[in-house]
Amino acid sequence: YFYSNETTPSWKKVNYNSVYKDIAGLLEDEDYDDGSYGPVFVRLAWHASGTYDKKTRTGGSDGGTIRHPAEAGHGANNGLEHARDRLEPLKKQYPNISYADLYTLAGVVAVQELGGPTVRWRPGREDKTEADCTPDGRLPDASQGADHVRDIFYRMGFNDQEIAALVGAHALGRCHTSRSGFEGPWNASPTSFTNFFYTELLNNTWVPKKWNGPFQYVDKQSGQFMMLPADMAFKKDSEFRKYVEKYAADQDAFFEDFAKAFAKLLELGVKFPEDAPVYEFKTLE
Ligand code: HEM
Ligand SMILES: Nc1ncc(C2CC2)[nH]1
Repeated sequence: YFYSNETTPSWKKVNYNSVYKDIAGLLEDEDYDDGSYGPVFVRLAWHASGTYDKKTRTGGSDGGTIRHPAEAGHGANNGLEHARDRLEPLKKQYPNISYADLYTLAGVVAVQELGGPTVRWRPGREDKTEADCTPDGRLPDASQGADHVRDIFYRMGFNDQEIAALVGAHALGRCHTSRSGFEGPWNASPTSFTNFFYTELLNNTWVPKKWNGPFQYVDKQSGQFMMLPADMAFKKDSEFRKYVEKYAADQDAFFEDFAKAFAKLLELGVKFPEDAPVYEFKTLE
């Protein structure tokens, strides 16, 4: 008899449909923020992936390095322990899943279960040690404008259209003074994935918030919505504004473009196994 000395790789031992269902079960919690872990799961998946540098081919979601203090401790990642801690029991339940796959999958589940588009996702990322953590400074600084946003996202390999589609995720969740220093309930519907970031950005009159915190905007009419300086860049910069107007007018176009760009973000720099399947999970909601 011939024995293959190939053992089955860990990622092949996981039932991802079951993991999807269990992550979906973690979303709702009336005691957390606006009642859902969805927004902070999306932010975890994005920050785990947005460290990628296409020139040096370092960073990205592979390795799950955002779980290591060296990276978790970066200012931009303040508060993401809430997402990682909520997901930790699933790592115990599914020991063969990598943190890198778990964190990115959680972002996909959140987008879909909060009413967003279907986001394609592949397993096969492998966890790496603290040695592979990326240096600070790879994620965007909310107090800066369009030039900085382009520097950060061009480095990852995105164009203006993709950048404008990705920022639409700011329809979800809120800013926390204890995390980024910015303040801002997002009253429209922080736990629904919509194109409201674009419609609010264009339709509201934004004025500087009068407070002692970092410079940010508040909508003049209700005083309930907020925009970061970096958000405002998408209205001020004519190239970005083109897409803001398109997505404000056409939610389907936003969903289609977001799904593509988010899938690309979560796969930056990852060398997947040849036989890794592409999942299009059925949304449970
Ligand atoms: C354009 C550059 C971006 C900047 C400067 C930026 C900055 C920020 C800041 C300062 C916060 C508040 C964090 C807190 O205090 O909890 C935030 C929240 C958030 N960001 Fe971004 N972000 C950017 C792009 C993105 C992208 C590309 C995504 C996903 C595709 C994203 C998803 C989110 C989500 C879902 C939240 C809410 C998190 C929560 O409710 O806990 N952001 N962002
Ligand atoms: N407009 C806006 N910029 C950032 C946010 C945080 C996600 C909630 N909201």
